[in-house]
Amino acid sequence: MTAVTQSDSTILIIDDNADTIRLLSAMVRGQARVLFATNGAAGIDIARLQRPQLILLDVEMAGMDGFAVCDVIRRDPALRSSAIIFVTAQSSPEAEIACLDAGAVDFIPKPLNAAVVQARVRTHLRLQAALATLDGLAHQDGLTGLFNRRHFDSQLATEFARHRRHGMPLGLALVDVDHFKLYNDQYGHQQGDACLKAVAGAIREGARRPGELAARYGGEEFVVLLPNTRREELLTYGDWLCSRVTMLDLPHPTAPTAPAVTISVGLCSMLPAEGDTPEALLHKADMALYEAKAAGRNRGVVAGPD
Ligand SMILES: Nc1nc2c(ncn2[C@@H]2O[C@H](COP(=O)(O)OP(=O)(O)OP(=O)(O)O)[C@@H](O)[C@H]2O)c(=O)[nH]1
Repeated sequence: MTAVTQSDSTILIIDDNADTIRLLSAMVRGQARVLFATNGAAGIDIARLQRPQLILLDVEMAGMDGFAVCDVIRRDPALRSSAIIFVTAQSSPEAEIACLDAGAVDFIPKPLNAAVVQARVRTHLRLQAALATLDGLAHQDGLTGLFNRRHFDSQLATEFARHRRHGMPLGLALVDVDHFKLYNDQYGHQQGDACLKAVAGAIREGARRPGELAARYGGEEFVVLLPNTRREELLTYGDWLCSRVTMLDLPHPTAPTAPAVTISVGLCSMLPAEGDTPEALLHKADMALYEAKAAGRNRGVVAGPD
């Protein structure tokens, strides 16, 4: 494997012929960072590590051929966003159709023509960039820029299973803006939206540890997923999050709690065991949030140990 040039995109060439690799690299090196592998298995390993936008895949290779490599890559969810272009000397319509049916996005015929290769690569890099943007938007909340509920739900399921496998405690914080109806009544919906954006910013910047994920759970409710976090660590986290929002100093004169916008936080940590569900973790955090509201708001409450 070698890096030929640096750019935002990465192209992986998988080919067992060194001359073809040299030729293809020279043709596309101005368009992206170029990596290469000289057999299918090594190519798959590099793809998993480097997540290239494009893979230029030789069909006829000794050992694992291009179709077998394509099959492994297409089945790997982690490589969903890597597009495959087959490179082959077989240019019959049947061969072309077989490449596309195997899951490739395109087909480059040999002998290689530099202008054709570059045009195809340019087009697919552009498409890949557009897809990546769309993919990002599909996971984002439009108002606050935090992750949306759908993304959170899927990450929660993944993390719950991972924490169960590794015997680690998974923490969760449910955040609700206090007396937000009164805020909207006082300032109008538009300023209410601006307030939610500011609160979301404070929550996002507070999610500093690797793997922490902040999302908008709905309306004026947010959620933070806290990997490998014990109950004791949550005791200060909730109040710390509250203080981050208080420090925004957003006036809220009609709120009975305080003259500024505040939040309440319900927290829970669970060591997931067989039979436990993500819903149970959410439910416990929700109950703790209810307690925080009932106890006067602007505070964090951690669900008790079982
Ligand atoms: N501006 C704005 N308001 C929203 C949005 N989503 C929900 N809301 C408002 O948030 C308010 C939530 O009110 P409630 O659930 O009664 O709770 P609250 O007034 O915050 O009171 P407590 O939660 O008990 O402290 C409602 O008035 C909703 O209309 C949004 O996207 N933008």
